[in-house]
Amino acid sequence: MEMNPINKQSDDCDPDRPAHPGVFPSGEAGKSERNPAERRVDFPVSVVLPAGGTGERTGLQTPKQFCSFLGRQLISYTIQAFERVSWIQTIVVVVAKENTDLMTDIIQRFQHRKVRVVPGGSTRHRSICNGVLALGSGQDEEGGSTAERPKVVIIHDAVRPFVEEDFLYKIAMAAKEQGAAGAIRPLVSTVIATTSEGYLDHSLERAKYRASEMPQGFTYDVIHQAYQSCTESDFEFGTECLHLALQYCGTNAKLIEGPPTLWKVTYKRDLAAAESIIKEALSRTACVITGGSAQAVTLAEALQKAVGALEMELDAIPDLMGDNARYLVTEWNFIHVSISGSCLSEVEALLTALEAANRAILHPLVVILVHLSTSDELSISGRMAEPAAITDLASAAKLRNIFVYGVLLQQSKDTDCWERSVLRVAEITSALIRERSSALVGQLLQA
Ligand SMILES: Nc1ccn([C@@H]2O[C@H](COP(=O)(O)OP(=O)(O)OP(=O)(O)O)[C@@H](O)[C@H]2O)c(=O)n1
Ligand SMILES: O=P(O)(O)OC[C@@H](O)[C@@H](O)[C@@H](O)CO
Repeated sequence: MEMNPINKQSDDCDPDRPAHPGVFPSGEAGKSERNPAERRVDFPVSVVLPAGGTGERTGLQTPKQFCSFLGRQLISYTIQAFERVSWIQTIVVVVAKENTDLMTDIIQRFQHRKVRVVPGGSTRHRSICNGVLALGSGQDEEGGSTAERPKVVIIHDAVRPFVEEDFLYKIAMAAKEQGAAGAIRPLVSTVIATTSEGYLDHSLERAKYRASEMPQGFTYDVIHQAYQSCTESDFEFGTECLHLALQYCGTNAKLIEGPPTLWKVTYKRDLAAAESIIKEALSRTACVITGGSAQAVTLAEALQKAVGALEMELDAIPDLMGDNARYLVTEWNFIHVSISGSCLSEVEALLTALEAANRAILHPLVVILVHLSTSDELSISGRMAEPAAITDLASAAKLRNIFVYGVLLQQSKDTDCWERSVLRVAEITSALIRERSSALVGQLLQA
């Protein structure tokens, strides 16, 4: 493992620092999932993601599962959380017929695997039932044969994107043992019963109750039997699969308290919260490429100290050669430091390497050009490059989902002035990485 000259060991051996910011936080929101130990699941597990709703409570025209963050629909984030789990064999996404083509496009655009699209129903239970039946039919929608019938079916609302492998494992194993298992969370508000006149009838003792969340797991036989036996009223008005398992199969679900990240996107504010969590997960680390020059290394070291206060960590490397090439496939944020003189050719090489690594499919990558001018007058002509050249380079990169920004920094012999400038660079780069704004692409910001 390469020891970086000016910073602590790389993230490979630092258990508290992810190899790259996990796309979704696990445990408490914002903490990265430690590398999960390889889990052995020796029975087939498949997933049903009900996504056939209209999202009326958001007040938006677009159903919430198809609302986008960073250029990608919410449902794609949820699918990704499941497809990266090696022991899950098939993901059935259940969507309204009118959204079938959109869903197919999303699968193709974001190169999702293991996914089948099944038509939804008029209610959530009907949609889930369609998904369960599809898993058991042995045939896909084109009539081709499919993977074997699963032993366990995980059911998970498509609008709950923050789900982690270790909890899915607990649910799947408990479902296999008990026939059914479900996620629960403590109640936040007290539950009360009202009279027909709209007055308080009684309140429930909150400590005795829990909120039923997702994911839930069932043996295929239990959930299939439950849907074969339930009533039209269940299909029309029911909201709880665990109840169907108990009512129609006598199967009492094992309840497992899950992390707070299991919440469901329901209202418009939840979309903003989900976007913020996704952006935070992508913005915890960055790779500083110094080119090996002493001044760039010194600047990188100063930046590392400054961004620490911004809850961000930087790895400084001279280039992306040898072992450092791993940053091309694990990092979403790059800071290229150049000292007086044009850096265009180096940046073009970086962009080419990032494109070859095919990293920008799921998320926009951020490349920030920090130019340290050591000349007395602050003139960028003949320095970083002509602004027009930077703009052209950034425009071309944006088409490849790589967002390029420029930051200009003037060398100063005055220590206080230098430290203030470095702090400004840290604040600017942290904000650019976090917001990933396409509107600022190609801009040259003055630190
Ligand atoms: N006929 C339906 C209704 C809902 N769902 C899905 O069930 C999950 C949870 O339902 P909910 O949050 O209620 O979604 P909507 O029904 O879309 O929301 P609303 O009640 O606000 O319209 C969502 O992923 C939703 O797409 C579904 O597959 N089929
Ligand atoms: O009623 P909604 O469709 O918003 O929610 C559906 C489910 O997420 C909800 O019933 C959970 O409690 C799981 O059973």
